Parts: sequence; C-alpha cells; structure tokens
Amino acid sequence: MPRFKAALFLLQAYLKNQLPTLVGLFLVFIINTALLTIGPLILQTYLVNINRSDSHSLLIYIALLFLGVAAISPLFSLLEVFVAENLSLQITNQLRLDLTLHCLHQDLDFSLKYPPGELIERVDDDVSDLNNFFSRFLVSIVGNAFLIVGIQVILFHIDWRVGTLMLLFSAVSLLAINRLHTLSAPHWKNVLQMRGKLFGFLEERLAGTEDIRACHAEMYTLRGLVERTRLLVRKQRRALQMIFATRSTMVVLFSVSSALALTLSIYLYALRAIDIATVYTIYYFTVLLNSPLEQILEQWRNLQQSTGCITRIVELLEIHSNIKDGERMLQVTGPLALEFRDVSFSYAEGTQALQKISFSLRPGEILGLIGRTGSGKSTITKLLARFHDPQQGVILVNDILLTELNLQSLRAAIVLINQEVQILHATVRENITLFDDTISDERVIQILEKLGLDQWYQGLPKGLDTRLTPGEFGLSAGEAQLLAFARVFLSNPGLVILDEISSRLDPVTEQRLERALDYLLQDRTAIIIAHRLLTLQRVDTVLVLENGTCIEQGLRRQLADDPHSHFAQLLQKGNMEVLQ
Ligand SMILES: Nc1ncnc2c1ncn2[C@@H]1O[C@H](COP(=O)(O)OP(=O)(O)OP(=O)(O)O)[C@@H](O)[C@H]1O
Repeated sequence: MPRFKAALFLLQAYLKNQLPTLVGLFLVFIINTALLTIGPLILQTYLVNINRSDSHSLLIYIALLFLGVAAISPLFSLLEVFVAENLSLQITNQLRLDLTLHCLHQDLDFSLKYPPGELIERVDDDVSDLNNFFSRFLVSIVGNAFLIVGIQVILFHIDWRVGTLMLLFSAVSLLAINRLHTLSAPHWKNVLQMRGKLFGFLEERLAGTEDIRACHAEMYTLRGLVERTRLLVRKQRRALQMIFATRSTMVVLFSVSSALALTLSIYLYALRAIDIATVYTIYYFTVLLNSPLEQILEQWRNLQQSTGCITRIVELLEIHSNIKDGERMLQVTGPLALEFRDVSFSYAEGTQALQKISFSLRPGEILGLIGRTGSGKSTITKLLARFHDPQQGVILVNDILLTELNLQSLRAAIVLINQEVQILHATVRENITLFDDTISDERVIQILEKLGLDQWYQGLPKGLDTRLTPGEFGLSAGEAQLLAFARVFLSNPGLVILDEISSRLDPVTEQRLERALDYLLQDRTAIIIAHRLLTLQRVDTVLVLENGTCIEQGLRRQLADDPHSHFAQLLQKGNMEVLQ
C-alpha cells in the first residue's frame, strides 16, 4: 500500500529530529503495556490462593497490588496520549511550515493550477488530518501493537495451543483490516478531492461576490454549489459504506475468537491441563486482545481519511518549480542594466506570447512598453521577475544571465507594481515595512511625506498603528498605489516595473501619482507599461508590441517626431497630451 508507505516515509523524515521524545514515548508504551497485562496475572494469583487457609495476608497484599496497578495504569495511558499528541503537533507544525514555503517557492503555473482555496485545504486541513494520523498511528497502532505483543507472549506462556490460536486470530484480523483499508482508501481520496474542489469553488466565488451580483449570476453560482455538494455527499456515502463493511467484519471476527478461546480453554480444563483460574485468565486476555484490535479499527476511518490527505501532501511536495534557483547574488548599488536578447516565450505549445524580443536598458534608463491588450507586455515583466523562463533567448541583468542569479536577490532587486496592490490585515506600519522591525518610524513617515501621503497619514486615528483592512478604511486606489511606492522605497530596488498603475485612477489622483513617480524613479532603471500616454511622458525609450513581436522601438522624442511611427500615430489617435 503505497499511501501508507508514503505516510511512514514522511513520518520517519520528520521523526529524525524528535529522537529524545520518541525514546520517551517508547518507554511509556512499554510501561503501559506492562501495567495493562499484569492486572489479569495478579487476579489469577488471587484466584489460585483464594481457597488456601493461610493466605489471608497474601490475598490482602495481592488485592492492594491490583488496586495500585489499576490506579496507575490510566495515568500512563494519559501520558501516552499526551506525549504522542505533543510529538505529532511538533511534526505537523513543521510540515505546515515546510509546505507553505514549498508553495511560496513554486512558479506561476503552480498558482494558476491550484486556487488559494485548494491550497488552504491542503496546507491546513490536510496537515490537521495528518496530525490526527500521526497521533493515532502512534497511540492506536504502535501503542496497541506493543499491547498485542505483550498479551501474545503471556498467552504462549500460559499454553502454546492458546497462544497459537490467538496469534492466528490476530494475524487474520490484521490482514482483514489491511485488505479493507486498501479497498476503501480510494473512496476517501475521492471525498478529499471533492472537498478540495468545493473549497476552491467557494473561495473563487466569494472573492468575486461583487462581480457575481453585478452580473446577476447568483443562481448560476448556487447551482454550481449544489452540484458540487451533491457529488461530495455521494462520494461520502460510498466511503461510509466501506466503514460499515469493515466494522461488521471485525464484530464477527471478535465473536468467533472469544468462542474459540473459551472452547479451547474448557477442553484444556477437561484434560486437567489448566485450572479454572487459568480459564478465566485466558478469557480475560482474549477480551483484552480484542480491545487493541478494536481500537485500531475505531481509528480506521480517520486513518483512511489521513492516508488520502497524505497522498495529496506527498503529491504537493513532489511538485517542483520549473524555475531553478541560481547561485550568484545580485548586489544592488544603483540602477540596474538590463538586456533582452532574442527572447521567445509561449505559455502553451502552439501559441507564441513573445517572439524574438530584443532590447537593452542602460542603468537609470526608463522604457515605455506599449501595445494592445494581449500583445505581451505583462509577459515581459513576468520573465524579468523569473515567474517563467523563456524557451529561447536570454535575459541579462548587469551582464549576468538571469538564470544564474539567486532568485531571492533578483526579486529584491527588481520590484513589480501593478494596479492590484495587496493591502494586508495589519497596521499601516506593517503594511509599509512588510513586518521588518528594523525600519524606524521616522523613516516611514519621511517617505509618506515625500510621496504626498502626509495628509492621509495625519488623518489616521492611531497614526502608524492604525489597522488597515483590504478594501476598507479610507484607502483609495491611488493611495494604495502610493503605499506600494512606499514599500519600494524601503526595499530600494535597482529596477522598478510599473504595470498599468494609473489606468483606474481619476485625473487628479493620477497627477498626484505622477509627482510621486518623479521621486520614486530617481536613480532607478524602470519599465513603464501604460495605456495612458501621460504616464509615458517620462520615458526615454519606447517599445511597441503587437501580437508578441516588437514592431517599433527607439527614443521617445524621435518616434514622437516621426509622423509615420506607430508611436506618433498612437499619440494622435489617443488625442492626449503631447509627449515632448
Ligand atoms: N497564464 C497564461 N496562460 C496562457 N496564456 C497566457 C497567460 N497569460 C497570458 N497569456 C497569453 O499571452 C499573451 C500575452 O499576454 P500578456 O498578459 O502579456 O498581454 P498584455 O499585453 O500584458 O495584455 P494586457 O494589456 O491586457 O495586460 C496573450 O495572448 C494572453 O492570452
């Protein structure tokens, strides 16, 4: 069963760092098994001595011992659960962290394939299920396996025939559990997959509530929800039928085992091979043996659910980004130089998003990228940030191949700002510093003032401690853009990419943003993508794209002066500001 193996492999990888706790847990298992199995033996000794006339004080001593063991035993059972749960939480918290980092290091294709709802389901819900698996695996399987072995040793010690019979019974029960588990695991995987799809659907629709209402698509959305829920119920019903089959099989097996043990004991008693106290002890151990097997069964449903989630976690961990990290660090000591050399790129086979694009920017130069929608402007910026790698051609930053650069240093040196600024559920300070405590308040306020956000900041009830909420608290689209600029100043990149930042702004806010841009772009290389020609006033060179190919490039002033250039015609058609 590959899923179970995958789970064990995962467990083993994480257990390596928890060896002392693991050793402690095994000690608790051994003591607990000893306490649980010694009780019936004490009782047997009591029964053997009950008719002896000189055994009064011995019987009191045995009874006290029995009581003592009965009192301590639950404490160790509790300790067993506590240590196992603790160990499991430590492992799964680490796994949750590793999974989050793993998802964050994926390329853009990954984000397109897995909607946020599905990822939350995997990183959080699946890992919680896995936590249950680990703790149940440790307590129900390993702990109970200790107990089964302990009981089996004692039964063999009492009589080899009883030992053999119960060993056969344990083996048949475990094989039956194993078989039923293999049969039902795919049903639980289906349930989990369906749940992931349902959550993905819900997350997407909730994020698009405004659009759904505006287009009167509520009924369509509800139909989609009902369809998915109905499918989930069907899959859950099938999985529950398997649980029922497993449980019924085990009940039959237990009844047969008790009957066989009693029959054999009575037979041995008739042969005078054992006394009546031993008959009782054998029966006691047979019932005690059922208990760990039953507990394994009790947890089976959760284990089946968990093995489904383990497959999904392992599948997620096996996805590796197509973007390979480089080793060279990009030191930013000023504006960066950039070169695209014959770059071609396609998202999918048969379609070409960019074809043989070549251009270069000297440090401090500003390029204006223009072109119709779908012409490939954003694709250029995505290649530059290494969300994808081009199939042909190379990109160089400061004369170093992009693929040779350390990704973290590259993404610290190149900042992309688009119209969707992410405002976090955090304070103004945290939204600007992105939780970097080393940045002083004075520095933050100084930047806000330079960007023209001083009035907005002074109106905040708690200053930098005011909490911002996405879409709320008086932050207009323009102010959100300025907040993104403030973040850029603090990270101090050598190249800034502005993707359509002013397209949703009114003319007054756009003017305000333009003033802030003067300050932002000082001593930085930049690429500006804009439909609004006012924003292009500041660019040095222009590159016009059409269907992924460059149809024109040159100095902005020269192109604007040439009445036959695409750029000049765009200016004319746009009937907007003169860009000279
Ligand atoms: N993730 C993607 N998967 C497949 N094709 C894509 C993807 N993103 C973009 N494309 C396609 O690549 C081409 C270039 O898209 P791109 O977003 O770069 O254009 P753009 O000029 O930035 O458009 P806009 O001005 O509308 O943002 C388009 O044909 C687009 O449909």
